[in-house]
Amino acid sequence: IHYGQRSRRQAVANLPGPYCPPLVGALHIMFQMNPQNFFEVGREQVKKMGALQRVWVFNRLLVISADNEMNEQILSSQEHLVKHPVYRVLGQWLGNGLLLSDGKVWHQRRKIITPTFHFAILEQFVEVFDSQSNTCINRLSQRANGEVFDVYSYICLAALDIIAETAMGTKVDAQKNEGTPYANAVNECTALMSWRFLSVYLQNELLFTLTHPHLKWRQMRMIRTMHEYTINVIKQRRTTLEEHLKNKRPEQANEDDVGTKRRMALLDVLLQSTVDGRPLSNDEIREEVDTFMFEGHDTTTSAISFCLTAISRHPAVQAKLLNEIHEVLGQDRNRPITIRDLNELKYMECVIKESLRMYPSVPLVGRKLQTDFKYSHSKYGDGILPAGTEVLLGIYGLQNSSENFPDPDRFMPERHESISTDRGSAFTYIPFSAGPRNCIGQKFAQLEMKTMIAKIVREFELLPMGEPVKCILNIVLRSSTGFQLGMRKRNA
Ligand code: HEM
Repeated sequence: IHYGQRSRRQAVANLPGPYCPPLVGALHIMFQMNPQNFFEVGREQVKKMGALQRVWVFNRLLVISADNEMNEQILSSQEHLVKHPVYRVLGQWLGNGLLLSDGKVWHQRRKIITPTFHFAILEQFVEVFDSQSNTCINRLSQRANGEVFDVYSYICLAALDIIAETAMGTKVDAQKNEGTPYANAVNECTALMSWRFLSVYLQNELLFTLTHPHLKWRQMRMIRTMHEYTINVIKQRRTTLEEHLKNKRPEQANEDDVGTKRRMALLDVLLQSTVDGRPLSNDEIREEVDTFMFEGHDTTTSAISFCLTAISRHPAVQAKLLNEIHEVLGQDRNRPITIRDLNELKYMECVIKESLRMYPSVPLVGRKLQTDFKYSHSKYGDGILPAGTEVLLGIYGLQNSSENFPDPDRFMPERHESISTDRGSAFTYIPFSAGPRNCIGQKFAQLEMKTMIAKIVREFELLPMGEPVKCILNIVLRSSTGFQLGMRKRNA
């Protein structure tokens, strides 16, 4: 059915929402909101009208949901998988990569990429997590004098080194003094796009170009640097791989390389994949590698930074965590960490879970409905969200609500020892989203976080210093006060 404006209004009349004057809609609220106060204003709105609301802005219909039931139905659907147009800010960099694509392209790629994150591949990556964490610790040692500092940039460069080495098999030396032009471009471009994300008009490519021609030019140059670098790596690895396969004995020709001595990068798995019998082109692979580079460093940086800051403010949690780290990893700081060690860090799991509950790196995910969406709700009854509706699913709101988590502002890892995040409560805790478009790098992220946090906490005492975090909405969740803490080296 194609709905006119009036029938769209009727279709969602059962849902609560702020007063939306005809024609302009809730502009008064839009003007009041900005990335700094987004979470506060959001909380107030939820208090007034509940976790599920409809909002009109001009003729756009937004459904904003931090509601378990609605989120479960939308996220589980196999049909409503098209991303919200706001993601287009990233389009020139990430192209048709998994994060942005939809329809058949997304389906095919998702099928190919899922096995890329195979256990045996992740197992080898722990070596990379371990050795890059050592470099990070060396750099942090210079700041471990008991004075306050912002840990963000240290974590960010380590996460960048990690994702480059695992996704592409190359070292970009972001943590070394200068970094490579590629690493600098990824870092700067992520920062630029996050900044553009802060304002509605800068999200629009044309308005951005007209108002900031110089920055547009820098963005284009950085994107070119990144694309050229990625394409070169892909070509080189394709040649290496072809030679490797040629030199194999015929009976080994079809063997999966997973688990052999040479460490595979995510890219190598893509090079060996086929869609409908044909291999992926260099450009298609580039889009996926670029997507890993973006989605795989900014999210984990934010998650680790929030988590370290939270640990620094909770001495009892830190003591319990250190105890577990010593029990599982032993006292020898030179022994490399293995995936088996990481799987035994159970309290660490709760600490990370709690941190991702309060500070989900991706605070909001958005979809645009291409067809009508039928739902049934215990409070609002059965209904339809008409095609064209923009749905914003609030992960932050959901996980910080007192209905889902009593005393939600308290950092309490122990709550995850008793809560089952299996069925029933599955959709109250979704930092990696859920359903067909959930995070493909979830396991990767968890292993990386565990390794870095375990090694940092074993090496340094984290001290509650400086200003507390203040959440702001960015492409990923950030803190407007940074991630301030102190560090002091522990005795060997
Ligand atoms: C703590 C770290 C991370 C968090 C909290 C996180 C969270 C998420 C969320 C919420 C989504 C859904 C986005 C949406 O629907 O718009 C997503 C998608 C995705 N994530 Fe992550 N992520 C993390 C780390 C990673 C890492 C390390 C990688 C890659 C190595 C990765 C790769 C992806 C990709 C490719 C998608 C798109 C999947 C698709 O649409 O099919 N993520 N992530």
